[in-house]
Amino acid sequence: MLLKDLLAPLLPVQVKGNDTMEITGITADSRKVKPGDLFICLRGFTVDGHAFAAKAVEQGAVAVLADCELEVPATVVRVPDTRRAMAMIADLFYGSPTRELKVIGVTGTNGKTTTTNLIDKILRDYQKKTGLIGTIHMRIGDQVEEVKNTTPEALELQRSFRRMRDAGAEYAIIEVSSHALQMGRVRGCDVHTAVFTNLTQDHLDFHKTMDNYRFAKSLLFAQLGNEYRLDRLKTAVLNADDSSSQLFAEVTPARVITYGIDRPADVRAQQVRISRQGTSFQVQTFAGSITLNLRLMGKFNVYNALAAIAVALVEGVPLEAIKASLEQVKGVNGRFEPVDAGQDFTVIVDYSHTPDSLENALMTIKEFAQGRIFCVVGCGGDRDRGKRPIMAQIATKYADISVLTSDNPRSEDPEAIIDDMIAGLAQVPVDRYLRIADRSEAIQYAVSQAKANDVILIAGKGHETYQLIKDQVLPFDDREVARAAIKNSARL
Ligand SMILES: CC(=O)N[C@H]1[C@@H](OP(=O)(O)OP(=O)(O)OC[C@H]2O[C@@H](n3ccc(=O)[nH]c3=O)[C@H](O)[C@@H]2O)O[C@H](CO)[C@@H](O)[C@@H]1O[C@H](C)C(=O)N[C@@H](C)C(=O)N[C@H](CCC(=O)O)C(=O)O
Ligand SMILES: Nc1ncnc2c1ncn2[C@@H]1O[C@H](COP(=O)(O)OP(=O)(O)OP(=O)(O)O)[C@@H](O)[C@H]1O
Ligand SMILES: N[C@H](CCC[C@H](N)C(=O)O)C(=O)O
Ligand SMILES: [Mg+2]
Repeated sequence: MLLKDLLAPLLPVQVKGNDTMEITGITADSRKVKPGDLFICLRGFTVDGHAFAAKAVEQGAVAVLADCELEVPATVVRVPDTRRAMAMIADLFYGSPTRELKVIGVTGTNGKTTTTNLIDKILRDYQKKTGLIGTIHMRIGDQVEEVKNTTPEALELQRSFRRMRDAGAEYAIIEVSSHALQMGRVRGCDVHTAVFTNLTQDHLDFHKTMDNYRFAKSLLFAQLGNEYRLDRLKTAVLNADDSSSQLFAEVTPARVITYGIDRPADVRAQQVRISRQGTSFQVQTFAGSITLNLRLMGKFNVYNALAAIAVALVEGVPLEAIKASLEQVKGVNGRFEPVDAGQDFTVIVDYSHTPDSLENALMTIKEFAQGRIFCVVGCGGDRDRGKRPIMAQIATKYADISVLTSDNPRSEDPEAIIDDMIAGLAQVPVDRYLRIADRSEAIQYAVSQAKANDVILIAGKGHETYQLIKDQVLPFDDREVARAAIKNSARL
């Protein structure tokens, strides 16, 4: 594509140099520049991409997009906001793939990965071709690829959408994080359906206040746009039991469908029963009603299922087919995943790394636990500090013994993170918790103490297969560590 064609939608824009050359690729990372590329300078949280413009040109970039004057031997395109420009350029460069796909975007503090996976399962069983992007991985055609971010930057996102289209996908089901919305990673996407799971405290290191956090989420619903072609009608799927939905309903120009349990909703679950085997409930919808028996545990998973049901109904999937698909789901990688190595107590690995998800996980366990509850939990370093004391309070409120440990301390001192957690425990008897910074030892301790019928929740890392300590990415998998600890304790 010619540079001048790529720049056509930008306003205001100043070009210094030739703009008639072919742009063969675009990147915002100087380490990935190839000859013929356009290099986009982004002001990051760690470094300023403008500092790498010269290096990018040395490596063959023929043009540079910047927000200031730059002296480099290549065409310099100046715009006020390079990130905003990047989203428009990415959409154009990859041929507006979202206009050829039905993008289903799921946002909310908890439940995005689970809900996207449920939607994907239903649509695929209904013979629809889908692509998926989220925390665990990205799937394009049948190819599964690693991801760095839950929602990638605009360039990678649009490239992935194009590849999905080329692989024949009709739908792209994506998790949309609040970081992505705030940073404009999904700007320029033609979103077909936007789904809201829930909003509770997290990421205040980034958003500072809950209002800002809610505002970021609202952007997805505001972005739905007006579209009155019947086959491209937009829908906002909102949680009737979460008060943030009111704002999202107000800002969206699209039609609104609600789901819920406690309040009246278009897709509503009633007679919810939670057991050790899963959940069962009746769903009343605008397309009829049905009884579901899911292997997924916990009331929170009823919400995830309802959101998926609402989306599937909008896409015309019959209720019976939805039921058949959902009832097959055993679980999602690292979400309330049991570890069974023949022991007489229960071990559950769960990706609960927020106060709300931890409380949900523990409340669910409380419903079926016959013995004591152990909770092995830590809080991420370089992330929302405010949630640390709250998560410790929740752990000690529900668990008989909480083992406070490390969960990706990153650049922080693991002991200092645990201090922040313990700061919330002034009212809690000291025999209800202990600190073991080494996560492996913490898991081994809980396993060594567990007796028949006890339940151990290992919270926070779920599917993760690493521990981030300083700049190191060390191999670590809660499930493997727990399995080894169980086998080891059986031998003693
Ligand atoms: C806070 C945040 O979102 N940071 C993202 C951001 O990193 P950054 O701003 O630190 O980037 P930087 O290192 O300062 O670099 C700035 C620019 O210089 C460029 N550069 C840098 C070095 C160099 O040698 N050459 C060069 O060109 C970089 O490519 C970049 O364009 O841009 C990076 C590249 O796109 C992202 O990978 C990175 O996500 C980091 C890994 C991250 O942890 N993000 C989290 C907070 C996040 O986004 N999480 C949400 C999920 C949250 C949820 O659970 O809801 C997500 O969607 O993943
Ligand atoms: N609807 C829900 N409401 C509250 N908690 C939930 C819900 N669904 C899942 N959880 C809890 O949150 C954890 C994370 O779930 P999931 O991975 O689906 O969420 P997510 O929004 O994708 O998280 P992330 O922001 O880290 O990508 C689960 O392990 C479970 O404990
Ligand atoms: N998407 C979340 C993941 C947190 C996972 C937890 N294990 C941690 O590292 O804090 C975040 O970036 O805050
Ligand atoms: Mg996720």
